Amino acid sequence: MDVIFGRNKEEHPEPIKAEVKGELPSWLQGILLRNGPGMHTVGETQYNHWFDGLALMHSFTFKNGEVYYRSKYLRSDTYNCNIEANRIVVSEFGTMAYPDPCKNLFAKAFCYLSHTIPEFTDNCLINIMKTGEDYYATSETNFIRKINPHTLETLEKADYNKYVAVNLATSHPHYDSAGNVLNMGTSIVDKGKTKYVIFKIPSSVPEKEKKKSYLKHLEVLCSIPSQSLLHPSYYHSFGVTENYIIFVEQPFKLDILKLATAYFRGVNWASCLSFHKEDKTWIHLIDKKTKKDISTKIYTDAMVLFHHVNAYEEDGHVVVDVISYSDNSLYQTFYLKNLNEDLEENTKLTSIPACKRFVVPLGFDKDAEVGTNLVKLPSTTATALKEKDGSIYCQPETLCEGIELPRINYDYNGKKYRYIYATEVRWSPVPTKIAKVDVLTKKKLIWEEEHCWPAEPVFVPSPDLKEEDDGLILSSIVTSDPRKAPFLLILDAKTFTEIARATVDVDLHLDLHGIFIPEKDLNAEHE
Ligand SMILES: CC1=C(/C=C/C(C)=C/C=C/C(C)=C/C=O)C(C)(C)CCC1
Ligand SMILES: [Fe+2]
Repeated sequence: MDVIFGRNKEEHPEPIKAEVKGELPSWLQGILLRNGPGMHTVGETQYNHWFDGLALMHSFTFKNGEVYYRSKYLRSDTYNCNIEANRIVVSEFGTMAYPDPCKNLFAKAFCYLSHTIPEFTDNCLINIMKTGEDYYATSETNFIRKINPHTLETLEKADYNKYVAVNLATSHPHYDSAGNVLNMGTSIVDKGKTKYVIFKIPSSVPEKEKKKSYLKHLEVLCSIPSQSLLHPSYYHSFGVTENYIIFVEQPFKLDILKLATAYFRGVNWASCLSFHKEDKTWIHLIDKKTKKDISTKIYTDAMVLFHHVNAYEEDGHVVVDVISYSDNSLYQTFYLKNLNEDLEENTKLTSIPACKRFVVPLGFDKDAEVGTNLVKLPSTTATALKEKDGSIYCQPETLCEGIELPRINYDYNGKKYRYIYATEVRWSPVPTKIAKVDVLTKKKLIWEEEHCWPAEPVFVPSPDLKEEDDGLILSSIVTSDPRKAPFLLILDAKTFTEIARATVDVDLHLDLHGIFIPEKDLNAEHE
């Protein structure tokens, strides 16, 4: 399994023409741009965790029925420092590194004594974000890095913290129909407070400002105080509906004192995260108009959640679909020592991901008796019980089990929807199938092939979209059999039948997330 997880991948910055089998629809023009870890050792040193790997971006460009592949390492300060020192000198999620004192660009790391919050890495390996005409590689720290989506070249480094007081931010922003970005970040012990901040980056700025960063126009929408100053929740994504922003404050928390002292203690950042299974999970609904949390306290049992699937409003309720776990074994599984040796044995998740639907009633009868189920939607078995103190206790409906890396037709984001596209995983974190889940009938369509490990499936709507699933699914497929070349799989989203595959003779890396950029959104100047 070393082949798939732990081995360094070569970059291919020049386009490589893929061999296309099948016929690509003529409307499929644009770039599938994805991100993920590609380098796991530098010189003699090794990262401990798969999420530590240096960001390797790759892209599939669709042009007139042809497909071109490229890949390039993000030239982050982290990458440059490591390569120059020929060892890991910047700490990542699962690896604490001790810098090379002479050549370290992260000079501030030495000021940790005067800073509660250490200087974090700019190894943006998780996703790609679009702000106006700009594209950024992103992770969960305050740093994001502009890139050229055509050539994958690395451009300016940006620091969210210059525009909004956050130390962490998600790599799963939302976009409204005008393309404005909505994201969330955590402001740790700033002016004596720890809070979650929701902010917006506009999709357009005055013409004369275009050369500057859209981040300069970032606007804070609202903030939610953390329940605890030194133990804010960790979160990897959030949800939106037409009128609300959904933030799940889970008992999977960051310990700020541990974080501040991790460097001295010689432990990694990951060890500063812990799951408090005796605590509750709070569901916050922030009204976009009033910019405030709704007054009712809503909670559910302890859980760990990384990915929101979608959320929407229906007949006075907010429906929130997420992929959740009953513990934090997922992050534990991705230590390379577990992934490289006896994969099957070491990577058994102690809880499998389940797609859960929570339903929160909005305008319910305040005089309802304690214990009443306030959910009045006939389509769900999810309940919301009124408690003595006026709070609401939600119990979810399980929509399906064993899926991760969910995607939807994004035109349905925040709206009532029917289909989830995801990878299928069971007791191991390695996806072997792609699934389409119909949340209405709970029926599943599956794509699978021997020795194939699919990446997050991306939905691309067809230009004459009439139904939610009129479109294509793109998923890059890594193969575990060295005799079988990797490929980009193109499925008909409706039937899940193969339309085409574009095979590339490269050592493709297993990635995390990405976006499809339709040709109309690509600025030809950058080419
Ligand atoms: C470096 C660093 C972090 C990195 C987290 C990462 C890299 C998370 C990746 C998550 C993924 C890929 C989840 C997939 O479901 C923290 C803990 C935010 C805070 C401390 C510094
Ligand atoms: Fe993610």
